[in-house]
Parts: sequence; structure tokens; C-alpha cells
Amino acid sequence: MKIERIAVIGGGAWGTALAQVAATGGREVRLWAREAEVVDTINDAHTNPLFLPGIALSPSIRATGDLGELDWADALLVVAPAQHVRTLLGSLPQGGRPLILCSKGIEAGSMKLLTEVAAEAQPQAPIAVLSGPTFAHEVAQGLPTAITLAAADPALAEALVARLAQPTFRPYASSDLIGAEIGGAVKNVLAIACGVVEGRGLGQNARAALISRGFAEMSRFGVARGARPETLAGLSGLGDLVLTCSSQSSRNFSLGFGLGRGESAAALMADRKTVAEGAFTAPVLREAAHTAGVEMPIVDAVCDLLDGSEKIDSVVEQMLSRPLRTEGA
Ligand SMILES: NC(=O)c1ccc[n+]([C@@H]2O[C@H](COP(=O)([O-])OP(=O)(O)OC[C@H]3O[C@@H](n4cnc5c(N)ncnc54)[C@H](O)[C@@H]3O)[C@@H](O)[C@H]2O)c1
Ligand SMILES: O=P(O)(O)OC[C@H](O)CO
Repeated sequence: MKIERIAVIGGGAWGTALAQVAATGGREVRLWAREAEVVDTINDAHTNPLFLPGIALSPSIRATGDLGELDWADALLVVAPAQHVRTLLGSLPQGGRPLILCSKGIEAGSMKLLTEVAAEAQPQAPIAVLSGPTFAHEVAQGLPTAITLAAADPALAEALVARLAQPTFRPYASSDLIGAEIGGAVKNVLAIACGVVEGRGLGQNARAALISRGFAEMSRFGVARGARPETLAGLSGLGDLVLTCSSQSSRNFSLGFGLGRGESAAALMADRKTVAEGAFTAPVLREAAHTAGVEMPIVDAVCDLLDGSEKIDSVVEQMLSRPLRTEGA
């Protein structure tokens, strides 16, 4: 199997950065963006100041507002916010072109993972997942990055790795799609919690504890939904959790930081152009965990802060007064 022509659905920071990777060496890439101004600035000035400022883009990236123009591609990278993936995939003609899911989230309402959403919206399309510790602005600058590329068909994984790999962009093939996508979805919620710890000034010990106990929550939920533990401990799980819980570059971490400073979620989310996926994933993850019989106290706490039902100090008190238990539990 050979994949040459890559198209990207989504002209946000990550879609643009991935288009830049795929365009290395002057290879043509098509990128669908929702905003006309993004289409125009990519085509005319080879920049995306709205979502990826300060990066000179390859002139071989051609933007379009017409999904029909993506028919040209051998494979589509799907990089829209998670809650819009079903609608966008439903707008494409049905076909057997591989879809590589690069978004991180769980669909609200249905509680479905994006692989399940894609299988319903495009039943004939082979599905892959690309996920890992990857701040878009670093990838677009060519800074060294490693990422998980999961596909059920090893030939598809191999063809995609061959097409996307660069000296500074190293995809590691996997066959565990569920593990790869659960890590990315759950870490966004945990990053909000880490931001809260930082914003409230609770210290570095608390943040390390939260990353470790958060990873335990991710693992319990992931295994209950069919993920492999080694995938959760890899780039797309623990790797991305550590990155996103350590930096104000993360939109999820910075949302939590604001909450930790006492700002309301509504105020922090108002007029946001960029997406903090964890805010949308948190309530559906809580529900999905409940359905699966999995305890996720950190996720519960983030939900309480986001919906304003609890204040920070009482959430912290509740977390610290939970029954003492053995570490592996
Ligand atoms: N930015 C990163 O570093 C990064 C890295 C890895 C994965 N991701 C994931 O990629 C996905 C996209 O994030 P991003 O950072 O590229 O976005 P972004 O925050 O840079 O931009 C917001 C995006 O949302 C789109 N959007 C808003 N309303 C929409 C609608 N109604 N229908 C379709 N699209 C709509 C905008 O067009 C824009 O592309 C998310 O799931 C995110 O978790 C992001
Ligand atoms: O800015 P965030 O929090 O959406 O994180 C971006 C990427 O998911 C990091 O891997």
C-alpha cells in the first residue's frame, strides 16, 4: 500500500502543523479550513495568524473551504474539534479512503470514542489514530517529536508512517487504536486539574501526585474500554499526560490555571477561538466512567469546578479526605 496525497480536515493549530509536516520537501497537501480568512491567509501569505501565528508555512499547502476538493487525497487527516467530527465526516462522500483521527476527545451525548464515531459516519473507511505529546507550534517549527500512529491493518500503519515520518517527526506504529485515543482524550481533563493545582499554588508535590494518580484513573478507564496498558504507558498516554500537565502552552492546563486563580469557567471559555477539549470531554468522561463502573475522582473534581457546583478549596479538601488506600488500587 502506498499513500502519497494527504489532505487535512481542520485549519486550527494542529491541522496546520500536520499539513506542514506532510508538505515537507514541497509535497502538495490540501487543507480544509472552516474560516475563509484562514483559507485566504494560507493561500496568499502562507501563514495562519489566527491559529498558528509566527510560523512560515510551506507554499505547497493549498487551503480550501470546499470539502469536495479533498476527494483528490489518498488519505485524510481529521483534525477538527472532537464534537464536530461526526458532522464533518458525514459531509464527506462515502468511500474507502483511510481516515486518520488526530482529534482528542469523546463525543458528548453518545459517549462514543472518535473511532466509533468515524466507523458510523464512514463505515467503509479504514481508520487510524495519530496521537501523542505534540504541541502544534513545536511540531510546526520542526522541533523533535515522537507520536503514536495506530491502525488495525499493519499495512496501513506502515504506509502512513512512511508518508509522515521526518527526521524530527517520528511516528511509532501500533495496532491499539482504543488505547491511543483514550490517552489523548483523558489527559486533557487531567491537564485542567494540573492547571488548577498550579493556579491555586498547591505546589510541585501536589502536581506530581496528581499526574501519577491521574495516570491510574486513565489506566482504569482505558483498560475497562479495551485499551492495552502498554499503550497507555506510552507516548499517547503517559507521554502526553506529562507534557500537557507541565506547561502553560497547553490550553487545557491554562484553563485550569485560571480556575485555580478563582476565575469562572464561563468567563474563561467565553470568546475562546482555540479549543480546550478537556472542558467538553470532562462531563462525558465522568458519565462514561460511571457506566463502566470505574472510579475517576480527579475527573469528578474537574467536572465540579467546571460546572461551578463546587469551590476549589472544598474540592481540594474532598480529595485529601478520601479514604486511604493501597497504591495499586
Ligand atoms: N493544538 C495542539 O497542539 C494539538 C495537538 C494535538 C492534538 N490536538 C487536537 O486537535 C484538535 C483540533 O485542535 P486545534 O488545536 O487544531 O484547534 P484550534 O484550537 O487551534 O482551533 C479551533 C479549531 O476549531 C474549529 N472549529 C470551531 N468551530 C467549529 C465547527 N462548528 N465545526 C468545525 N470546526 C470548528 C476551527 O475552525 C479551528 O480549526 C483537538 O481535538 C485538539 O485536542 C491539538
Ligand atoms: O493545548 P492542549 O491542552 O490542547 O494540548 C495540545 C496537545 O494535545 C498536546 O499533546
